[in-house]
Amino acid sequence: MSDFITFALPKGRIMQDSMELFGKIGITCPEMAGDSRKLVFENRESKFRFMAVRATDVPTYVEYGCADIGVVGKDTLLEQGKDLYEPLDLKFGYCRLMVAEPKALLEEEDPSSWSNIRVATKYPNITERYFAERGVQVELIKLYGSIELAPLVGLAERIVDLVSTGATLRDNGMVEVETIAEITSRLIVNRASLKTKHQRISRIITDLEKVIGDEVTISG
Ligand SMILES: Nc1ncnc2c1ncn2[C@@H]1O[C@H](COP(=O)(O)OP(=O)(O)OP(=O)(O)O)[C@@H](O)[C@H]1O
Ligand SMILES: O=P(O)(O)OC[C@H]1O[C@H](OP(=O)(O)OP(=O)(O)O)[C@H](O)[C@@H]1O
Repeated sequence: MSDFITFALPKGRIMQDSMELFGKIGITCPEMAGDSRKLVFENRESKFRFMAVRATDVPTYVEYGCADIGVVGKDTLLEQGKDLYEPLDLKFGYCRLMVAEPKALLEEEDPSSWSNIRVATKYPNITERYFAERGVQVELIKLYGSIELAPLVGLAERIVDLVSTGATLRDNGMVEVETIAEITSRLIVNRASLKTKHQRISRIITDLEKVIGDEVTISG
């Protein structure tokens, strides 16, 4: 068993917030500062390893034990439903998972009367569950990005997607209809690592908890 603690971090927008937070509890990786295409970085002195992976792949690396700890959006966890220990809400990466549609369409219909709709989304599982609970039949079109394009070209009239500033919806003539979930980034931990590396991992969790608690108190 490696005596390193390995982190799987998403390459995209969450990476910087994650490293800033870890820095506050003394977990750093000077090797990551450079401009490099490397995917694995190490701090040999303090025995931490960092893997840069796609956001949607983080749970897989943690589930299979290639990483002990991961940082991932709650949206990805809800969609994938993997058996992972999720001890902490890291409070960054805030956005909302929304049902949205063109402004003109909302002006001429009442969403509470939907019985059969077509929806484009990166989140087919969440979308199916959400509408099943409401008794709405849904035809799902799975996309991998630029979801707001779908209604513009007639692929699907509605979408389920993340909204942060609302700029993407607005610039494409769409409006929010319903909120499915409020999203933040979460710390996830491999269940076996939690036992085999218990001391180091529980220390990381309690240290993070303190920092996050302090920040929440300070920011009100
Ligand atoms: N507009 C946004 N504002 C804030 N947080 C967001 C926004 N979009 C996504 N997120 C959060 O950041 C996470 C990672 O998003 P990012 O765009 O970096 O990767 P992705 O492109 O969705 O994933 P992949 O690379 O696997 O396709 C999302 O799962 C979500 O939790
Ligand atoms: O409300 P806003 O601040 O405009 O952010 C929302 C947009 O951000 C995300 O897309 P991303 O930038 O990840 O690109 P993608 O569409 O290729 O996934 C999301 O899927 C929305 O399209």
